[in-house]
Amino acid sequence: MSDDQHAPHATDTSPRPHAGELATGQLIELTVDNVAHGGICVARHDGRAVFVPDTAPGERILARVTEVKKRFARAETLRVIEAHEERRDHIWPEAAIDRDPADRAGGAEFGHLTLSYQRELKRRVLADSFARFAKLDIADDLTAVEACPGDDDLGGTRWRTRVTLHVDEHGNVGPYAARSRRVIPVASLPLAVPDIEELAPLDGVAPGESGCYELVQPSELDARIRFVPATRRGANPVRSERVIIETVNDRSFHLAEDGFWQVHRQAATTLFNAVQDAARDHFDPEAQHLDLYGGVGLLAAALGELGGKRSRVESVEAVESATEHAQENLAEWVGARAITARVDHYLNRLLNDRGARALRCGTVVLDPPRAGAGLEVIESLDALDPRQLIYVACDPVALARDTAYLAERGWKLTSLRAFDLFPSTHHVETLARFDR
Ligand SMILES: C[S@@+](CC[C@H](N)C(=O)[O-])C[C@H]1O[C@@H](n2cnc3c(N)ncnc32)[C@H](O)[C@@H]1O
Repeated sequence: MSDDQHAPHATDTSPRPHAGELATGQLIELTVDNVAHGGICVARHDGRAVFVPDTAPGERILARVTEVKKRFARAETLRVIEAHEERRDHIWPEAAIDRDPADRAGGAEFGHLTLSYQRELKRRVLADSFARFAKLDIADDLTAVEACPGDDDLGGTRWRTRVTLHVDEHGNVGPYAARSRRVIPVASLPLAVPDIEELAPLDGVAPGESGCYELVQPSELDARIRFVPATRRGANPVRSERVIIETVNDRSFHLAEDGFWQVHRQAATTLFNAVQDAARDHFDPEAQHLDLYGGVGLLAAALGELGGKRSRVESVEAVESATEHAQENLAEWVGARAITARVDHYLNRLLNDRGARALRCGTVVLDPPRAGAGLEVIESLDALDPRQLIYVACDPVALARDTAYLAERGWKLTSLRAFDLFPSTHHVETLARFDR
């Protein structure tokens, strides 16, 4: 199709564009350049970046423009004209490219690519984030994104131990469509562990109250399901009183069934072991250590084990019910404490109380949410001046930005590993160690 044939979509009522301009609804052919952050790829059209999902670098596609901004546009992939050699049938039929884009299930945006190529794209996103936001070339530090045991045999499926399914007022049950809040009924949940798929009410429910089902498969108990009405989500959540047990190596962790826990069935063990490996060489068993954004104490326990019976480690977490469980989960170390606080407030207090000196030989682990630690927390950590920082990150851009803040203050990235804890999605978990 030539540019002249880029006729607006039949239902498009937007004004006709000037020559060379893009308009919403317009059909265009694109050659995809590269992967971008967030599970989409980027192509160019008349010099403007166009972001498109459901494709891969090098592919030639037919796309429909969905949004036009001054410097970039968004489009949806309608058809693949020349496919990448690593393209495969989507692992989830309801997310596949042969469906109308509005009807494609969200949450498996790399499910049309082989696992090894998904990991290569994740490595590129990390390398690009570090190059752009930290001005660092990590090609030699990070040559591959590591797989979790068993994932290659399962083709990137059957790893989710936590699933949220939305329920609309018509009784449809399913994930939201990609980039929308429309519930998409589905016949299967290939990313979920089998017991969750079996328990999920995929045939729908009686019309009525909208909300969501939260499904959890703990390592020690049967899979469970809970309905949360839409009115009790967000700022006014209903909290579950029920407690579950998760195991990591031979260690048990108690937590609320709706509390934070790593989603992939191997993720907690992978991160626990990786934090120990990263911390070991410069770990002082006599020092005070910190686990920031600690949840129920998973990574504090990793440090506790490294230091032995007398370990002194504080786990800091904003959610009170999580710290209550952390206190119990860390009980075997007399020097362990779980503190309910925001990390920025806690660090400011520590600096003002002159508690900082005790940390000088210690290890600080931080595992912040997607937004990263941010400048204020990095400044406090720099002022505390521990022996080493172990940063667990779920967002490459936030990690790269915080790496730049650390580098400006004399901290050096001395180890970098990445893990494919979210196969068939664009997410990637990274573990970075920083030393003075
Ligand atoms: C990615 S989770 C990590 C939890 C734990 N490290 C684990 O692996 O199980 C991030 C945790 O940080 C907590 N959190 C988010 N913002 C926080 C803040 N400003 N201060 C303290 N905790 C926070 C969340 O409640 C969540 O438990």
